[in-house]
Amino acid sequence: MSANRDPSAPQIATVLLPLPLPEAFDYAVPEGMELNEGDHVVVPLGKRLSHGVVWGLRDGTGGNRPLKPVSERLDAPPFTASMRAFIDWTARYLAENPGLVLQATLRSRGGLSPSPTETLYHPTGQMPDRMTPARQAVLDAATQEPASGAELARRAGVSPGVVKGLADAGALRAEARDIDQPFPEPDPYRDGLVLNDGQEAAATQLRRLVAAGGFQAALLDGVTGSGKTEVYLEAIAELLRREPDAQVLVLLPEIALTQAVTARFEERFGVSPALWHSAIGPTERRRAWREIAAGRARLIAGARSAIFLPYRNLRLIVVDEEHDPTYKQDDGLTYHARDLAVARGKIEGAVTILASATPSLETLVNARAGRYGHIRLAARAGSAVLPEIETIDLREHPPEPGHWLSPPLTAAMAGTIARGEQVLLYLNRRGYAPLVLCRACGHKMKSPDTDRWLVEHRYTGRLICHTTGFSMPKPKACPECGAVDSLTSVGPGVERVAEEAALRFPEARVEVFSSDSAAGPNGVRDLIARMEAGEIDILVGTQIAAKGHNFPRLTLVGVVDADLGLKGGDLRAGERTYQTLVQVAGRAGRADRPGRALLQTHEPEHEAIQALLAGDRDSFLDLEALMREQLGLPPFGRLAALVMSGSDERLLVETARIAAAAAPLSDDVKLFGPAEPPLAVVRGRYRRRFLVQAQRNVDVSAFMATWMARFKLPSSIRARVDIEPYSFL
Ligand SMILES: Nc1ncnc2c1ncn2[C@@H]1O[C@H](COP(=O)(O)OP(=O)(O)OP(=O)(O)O)[C@@H](O)[C@H]1O
Ligand SMILES: [Zn+2]
Repeated sequence: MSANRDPSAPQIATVLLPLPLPEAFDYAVPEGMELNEGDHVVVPLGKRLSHGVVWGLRDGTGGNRPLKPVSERLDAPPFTASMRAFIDWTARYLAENPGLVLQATLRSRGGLSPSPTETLYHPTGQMPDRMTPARQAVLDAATQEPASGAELARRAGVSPGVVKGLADAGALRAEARDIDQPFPEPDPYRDGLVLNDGQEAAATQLRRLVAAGGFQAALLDGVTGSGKTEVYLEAIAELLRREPDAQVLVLLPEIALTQAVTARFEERFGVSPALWHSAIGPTERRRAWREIAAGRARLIAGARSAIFLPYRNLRLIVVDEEHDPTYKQDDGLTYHARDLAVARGKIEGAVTILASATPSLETLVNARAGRYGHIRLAARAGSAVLPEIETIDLREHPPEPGHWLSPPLTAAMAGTIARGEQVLLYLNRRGYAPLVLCRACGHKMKSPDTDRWLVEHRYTGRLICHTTGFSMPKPKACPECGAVDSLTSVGPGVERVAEEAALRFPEARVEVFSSDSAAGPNGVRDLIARMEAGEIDILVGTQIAAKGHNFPRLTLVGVVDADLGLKGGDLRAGERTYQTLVQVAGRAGRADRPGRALLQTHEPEHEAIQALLAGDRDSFLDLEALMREQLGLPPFGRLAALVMSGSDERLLVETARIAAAAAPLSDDVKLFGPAEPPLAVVRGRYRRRFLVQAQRNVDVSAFMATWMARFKLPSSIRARVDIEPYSFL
């Protein structure tokens, strides 16, 4: 927009709406309204009003088709040019409507308005004519700390009328205060831990990147417990010292980890970061969104969706545990937060640090090719050493029938508990048993929606489908043959392993750590605090227990079924198993006492397990890379999936057939499908999948967009594009 345009000339605003529409709409800018690109506005849409963001401005009128005018300009911080560029880029990359991406950035409507206020009462110093004990109590409370009328009355133990009386008498003064207070400024000059030589070298490299400014991605590749957090905190401190307006985002894979990182931030910078994840309440969400949009919140820690927040001046992004599969969002807007973080870093000109002890092959290949810096930490911090890893061959040392812990593992557990140390038993299966079966007729209890086995949960007494959330009480009698008490639990989940551990060690305190047992972020925090305080002897946990935690007294990790991940069959199964085993073993011996990890397996000769025993990550990944390169799989080739679903199977099959015929194929692109996926039906909707495999230089996003534009989707059929899919179900 030129500075010297005639302010009375008619102007058109192109406004992007947070709706799944293919394009932005034009509106007339009413006379007297001054708009800029990025401004938040209210516009008419059909019979209602919608919020939108100005994507473009140009002189002109709608010609013979008069445009509806913009209704209102909102007084909210505008989206920056980089924010808008990031939304456009993401929409193009994901082959999605930009409005849907915009929607992902607007997860707090309250954040667009100024903070609501509350009235606080301050003492004026003037005494009321008549003093009573009740009035004195209120004045004392207000002198201690000004507060709302209700709060002062509560603290003084009197009725709210007393507060009002004091205000009327001039002894208290009412003052409005924003409910959403700004986040306090971090102090980057506090001392951190004394870094060891390896950490200091790594921190120096990162400080240099920050000092250079602009985009640069770096892999911070350090063994478990090497103190990667401490190193990236140094990079953050450097940035905060250099640039008084800079914002920093730290992405974490698990809400459970944000609590621990908050404590580390507090120690280092004297303040907690603004938090962003699915479990924060609407008030905190509104406060975080507004303060981030206004550029006042400088330290932000969040789960994957925090990549969509409207930062004003984002200068540094850290993706901690960058290999973690939870960064991939698999329904609704389908994205990988690590990939978007690198893209956003480029657009914003922000240094992007990817930290992990077990980097993804994608990231490692980028680092080896020199596209990312590669910074290594080879040793554990402090006096800790890496754990001894051994296998227990279940063919030689089988557990008793109906049990899951082998004699060598229970012997090691007994020794650990006797020394007053802690045990983590890892099994990536929630609930009590993965299958419930009728002994009389062999009937398997299955989810009515997906045909998958229902998982038994003993704590709640229910059978639950982990795919759809369907749940039912465990029946007394078999629904198939009617036999009573014939339903039997097959295989272990964490609840069952915990039951066995408790029976075997009746004096030990045993707890389960899974997304079911630890209800909400407070449940998780309490559980982590109890584990840190040594109030738990045996923790039986899923994935959630394997990541990032520091339990100083944990010295023995037992992996109940190290083979579980190897059978996954998807292209990342081996890599993921390796990562998980390294991470879970890495929880052992993180402080002064040495740790040990015992892996129960039927396949001790499997290359992922052999590499783990030898501590030879790189040759394992070299082999993995070679295999994928030969097959043209990521990161050496590109994949995209198209998942269609609908309740009318015949219409779905017909639509999929039409779609297949419409695909713009070339020599560089192969199309597989439509295929009936393992999850053939979900919630009454039938599903079909396509997989597109292309050479690395092919723009699969453009391919998918072109393809989608070439056929018409009946309104009852949904189609979801998944660029670089992780799930093939
Ligand atoms: N320089 C240091 N001196 C003493 N202790 C340190 C130092 N650096 C880190 N630590 C401690 O070592 C432990 C591990 O650090 P941190 O959690 O950052 O490791 P990490 O590399 O992120 O590990 P993982 O990848 O396994 O999660 C923490 O308890 C941390 O406080
Ligand atoms: Zn039966």
